[in-house]
Amino acid sequence: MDYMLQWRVLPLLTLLASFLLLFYIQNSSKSSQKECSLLPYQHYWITSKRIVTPQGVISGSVEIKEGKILSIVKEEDWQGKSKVGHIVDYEEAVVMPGLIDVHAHLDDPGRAEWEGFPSGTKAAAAGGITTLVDMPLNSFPSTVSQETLKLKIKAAKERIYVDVGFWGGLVLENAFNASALEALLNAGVLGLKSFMCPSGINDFPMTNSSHIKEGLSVLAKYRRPLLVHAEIQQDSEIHLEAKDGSDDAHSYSTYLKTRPPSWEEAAIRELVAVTKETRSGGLAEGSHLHIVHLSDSSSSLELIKEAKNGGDSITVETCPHYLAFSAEEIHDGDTRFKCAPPIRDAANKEKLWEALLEGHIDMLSSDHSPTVPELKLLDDGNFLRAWGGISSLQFVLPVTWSYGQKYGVTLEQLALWWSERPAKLAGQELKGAIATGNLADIVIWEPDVEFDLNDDYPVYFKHPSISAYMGTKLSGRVLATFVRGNLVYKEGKHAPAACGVPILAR
Ligand SMILES: NC(=O)N[C@H]1NC(=O)NC1=O
Ligand SMILES: [Zn+2]
Ligand SMILES: [Zn+2]
Repeated sequence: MDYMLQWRVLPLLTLLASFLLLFYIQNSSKSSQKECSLLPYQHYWITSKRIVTPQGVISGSVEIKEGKILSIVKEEDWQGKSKVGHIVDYEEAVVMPGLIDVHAHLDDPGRAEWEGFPSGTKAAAAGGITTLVDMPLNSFPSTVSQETLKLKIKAAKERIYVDVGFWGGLVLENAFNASALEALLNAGVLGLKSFMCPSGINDFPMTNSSHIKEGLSVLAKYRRPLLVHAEIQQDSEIHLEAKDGSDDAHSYSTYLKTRPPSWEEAAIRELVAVTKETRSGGLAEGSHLHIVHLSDSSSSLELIKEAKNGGDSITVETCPHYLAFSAEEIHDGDTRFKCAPPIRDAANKEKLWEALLEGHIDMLSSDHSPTVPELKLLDDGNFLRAWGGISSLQFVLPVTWSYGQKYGVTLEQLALWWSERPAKLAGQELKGAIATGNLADIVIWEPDVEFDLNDDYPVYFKHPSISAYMGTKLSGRVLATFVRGNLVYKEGKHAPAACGVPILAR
């Protein structure tokens, strides 16, 4: 009898146990999804009077389901339709594609005390950046091989609040080694980056145009870009004199003289000789060259324009600090403003804006390049010895908007410079625009809300004191940021879990 009972009860117990296990698994995955987002819905609508789409600014709703944009409905077509799912109404706030920052140094692994993935990507989320591409240098080791990319991916695991892609380094040790470069590209870097002058980082040596030529020929096969820091050291008298200590190292004009526009011009002259091969029928057809952080808006820009007119596959970015500040305003000893190439005079800045508005400069990037305050030498104020790099990651949207007011910058232009064109550079076809089928990477912000960047302002990147923007007043407050449909940031609060995804090229 007992034996018979066992035979009946045991299968029942097993069945019950499997049900319980299934229930547990489902619920635990649900709760981890909850940790990724401050909005507990998989299917919902974002409504606003100002949605920035590639077809213009519309009033209407964006339908989001399981991380993607399912449909976009204009207000006039919206009436009478039955909507399945939750509705979040942002009223007059702007709904724009999330920003894509193709140039940020998060310094992780190895120099996480300078920034690190968690603080850097929290700052990005709070600033409306939904994807960033991490530079291969300032972390240790530099990302110059398949193995070092693996270390990056490991460091990013469950520590990123927005999506992060990686550039690989084109350096002396791999430039003439096609199989090493291919291994790095096969491992998933979105493209390569090189320096034509000393990078300031020992394990990231500079390259010349023959290395760049080699790199481009490998990249052509992968259809991925090469990004170049375009400055070549010219041993001008001014430069030597300043290094000598005969000028005052605490005055900004001394630093400015050490890196004249001719450095950028010399580098770009060599680059445009190489990019001729990117034209159709050329040896490097299929590859693309992107000049990072252009500061010189004179001869350097003319060379780029000519190359573009000739059909070269070439683009250029500048950064908010070159558009916001001018050399005349930088106080002696204020090394927060030190970067390379340097911030030049007001006339140069005006021409940069003009070039951006006319479409000769393709996009913007932060070049967020922090360090620890000690190396910024804030107390000493020696421009020649301080770390060169601007800290800006969380502020790029309000900075571009605030300083762009004078030039009549539009919401569509912001989306073009910060989302659409950067997405193209980084090969991200499902990002960069509010369009059906794309990933739901979205920023909601209020252009007219002003705020002071004072000591009480919540800054998420690690060292706010070294940022040149602290102490300024900006307009354009980020309300909410969605990454792949997850509400990762809302009014001063981040989602509990870091659910950004490492983006690897395939
Ligand atoms: N190593 C590094 O981040 N350098 C950056 N800093 C800067 O101001 N310009 C750069 O290229
Ligand atoms: Zn650089
Ligand atoms: Zn940089």
